[in-house]
Amino acid sequence: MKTFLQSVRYALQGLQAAFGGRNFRIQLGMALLVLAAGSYFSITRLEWCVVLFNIALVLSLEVVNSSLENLVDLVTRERHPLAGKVKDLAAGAVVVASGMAIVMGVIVFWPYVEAVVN
Ligand SMILES: Nc1ncnc2c1ncn2[C@@H]1O[C@H](COP(=O)(O)OP(=O)(O)OP(=O)(O)O)[C@@H](O)[C@H]1O
Repeated sequence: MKTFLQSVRYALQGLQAAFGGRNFRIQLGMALLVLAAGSYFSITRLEWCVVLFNIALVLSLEVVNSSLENLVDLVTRERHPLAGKVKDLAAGAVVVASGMAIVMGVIVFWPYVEAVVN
């Protein structure tokens, strides 16, 4: 019987596979920069929650996006409008989450940046 720990190991293998993707690595790099900025500006606990939630959402959706890309490629290597649509829909979800993460990042960090500039 598969244990919980084995399931966690498979999930970590999935994350390792996601790390092979260029977009995931770029998003992870940006997340690390945002974490560094949060530390530098000593943002509040609530602001940390907003930042961490957005990072988790974007990275998770990128993993799901990669998963769907692999699934589509497994089902067909032929060009098919539906295959393209599935990939585009999944990529669209990442774009929506990333766009909102940027907006929320500006809302959180702008007052700190403004204080330094002024
Ligand atoms: N089998 C297919 N049939 C039709 N269109 C496809 C197919 N595969 C990919 N496409 C189109 O090409 C785009 C790019 O597909 P691809 O598999 O290269 O993903 P990608 O967005 O480049 O992924 P990544 O950069 O994350 O590896 C898709 O979003 C889709 O519009």
